[in-house]
Amino acid sequence: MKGGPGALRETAFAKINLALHVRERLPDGYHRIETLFAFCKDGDTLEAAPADDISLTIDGAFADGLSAGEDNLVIQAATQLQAASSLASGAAMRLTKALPVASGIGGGSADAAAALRLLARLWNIPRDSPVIGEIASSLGADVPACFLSETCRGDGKGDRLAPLSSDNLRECPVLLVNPGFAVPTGPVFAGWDGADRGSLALSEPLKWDPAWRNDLMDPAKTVAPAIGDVLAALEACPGAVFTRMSGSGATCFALFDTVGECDTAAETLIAEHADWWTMRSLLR
Ligand SMILES: C[C@](O)(CO)[C@H](O)COP(=O)(O)OP(=O)(O)OC[C@H]1O[C@@H](n2ccc(N)nc2=O)[C@H](O)[C@@H]1O
Ligand SMILES: Nc1ncnc2c1ncn2[C@@H]1O[C@H](COP(=O)(O)OP(=O)(O)OP(=O)(O)O)[C@@H](O)[C@H]1O
Repeated sequence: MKGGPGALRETAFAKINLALHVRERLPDGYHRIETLFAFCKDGDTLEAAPADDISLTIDGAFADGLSAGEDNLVIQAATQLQAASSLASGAAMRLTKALPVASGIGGGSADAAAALRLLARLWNIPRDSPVIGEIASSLGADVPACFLSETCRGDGKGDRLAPLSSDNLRECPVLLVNPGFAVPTGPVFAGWDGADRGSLALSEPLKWDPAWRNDLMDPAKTVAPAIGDVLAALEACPGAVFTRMSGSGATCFALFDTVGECDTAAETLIAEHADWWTMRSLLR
């Protein structure tokens, strides 16, 4: 598919967890969490044009090894929405994969959410249709938040959302760094030690708070010790005001006061670690 006339486009915004407090292991194996989601202005790109059938092509830096078949969350989102809406029409989609896969910044979840937003436009389905909400929840705990792609608090499995005013965070320069390998989410949650370290207190207007934790950091470091190196490198960057791991890792991020400091940090880390992936962005 070429992004020509008739093609609609959505960004699958990279997700970061400014806080991720794990409270309890649930009987179904999932965990009750309290998290603060924020979104970057950049991410993957998804385009769609009218077609008889549903199809997907993938390009971009992280296209390799990612199936464009039924196990792709974009295809799952599209086929579920098509079936639930009893539609005869399909969509020819193209995903430009800029975010590393299984990296804690929601890549697949953001793609699924972008597909739902995009196909709602293409197929004239109201964005607030309950069907879309149900499909989003069924595709993954992060998908409802990614569908919203606004700063919000997530409770339950991370899918009970409460939007928050985020004037202090909007346009905040952010640097994302991944040490270069995938970390699957399930084993990291499974490695949580079961200790409830306390709830997530948020007061508006939001401002980053040293009390915000990521309780998955220690189990993620067990799977991928290089996370500790990434965090240390980010913390050492002049102007980094808040540094954490995102989601289940391995991507870590730092917020900066100025774009200049963020740019300098990125250049320094790229020069020192050729194998690390970095992305500079602004919070939405
Ligand atoms: C770590 C986060 O990214 C933080 O935003 C999310 O909690 C994970 O969201 P996600 O990748 O969309 O998660 P899912 O695809 O639903 O689940 C992947 C696996 O993570 C574990 N999982 C996920 C969410 C949650 N609240 N508790 C869990 O234990 C489960 O083992 C599950 O099988
Ligand atoms: N479009 C997609 N992009 C990335 N991964 C996908 C996609 N579709 C399916 N997947 C599968 O989903 C899994 C998780 O990928 P994803 O990039 O969402 O993880 P993540 O960044 O750790 O997400 P989260 O922060 O939600 O835990 C991968 O194993 C991948 O094979």
